[in-house]
Amino acid sequence: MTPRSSELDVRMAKNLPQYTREFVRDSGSNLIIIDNLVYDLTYFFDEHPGGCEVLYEHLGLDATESFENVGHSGEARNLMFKYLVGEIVVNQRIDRIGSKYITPSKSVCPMRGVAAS
Ligand code: HEM
Repeated sequence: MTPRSSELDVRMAKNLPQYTREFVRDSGSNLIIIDNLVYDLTYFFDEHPGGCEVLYEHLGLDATESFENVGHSGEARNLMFKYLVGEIVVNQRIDRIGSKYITPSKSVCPMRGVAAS
């Protein structure tokens, strides 16, 4: 299974700031986690076609499942990188082996020395 190319591009191109899940939850800022990446939604609430309520409901949390359940479009997936601010620290990442998302640290990113599946 192949992760989204945009996700891989970003992870491999940038040294993203590392966030713990506790920090995202407790910081009091407008952070959200989707696929082990951290987004700051401060300037997105008013722009979200799905409304700001659903975003507020997930603030500080891992919204991966909700995000996927909506069936967001490719356009939405491209848009989200505008709000990307960091990634979850390695030991708190959730791998989805066998599903369509596999974190690069585990089985995709050659720079981390693990063979592609
Ligand atoms: C940075 C994160 C997000 C971005 C960039 C984003 C973007 C979008 C976009 C562009 C749409 C329009 C439909 C589409 O193109 O797919 C949409 C719709 C929607 N989004 Fe998000 N979204 C984000 C996060 C979330 C989260 C966390 C939820 C939580 C459940 C959510 C729930 C929805 C809902 C309910 C709709 C309406 C779907 C419909 O009317 O059919 N979104 N979003």
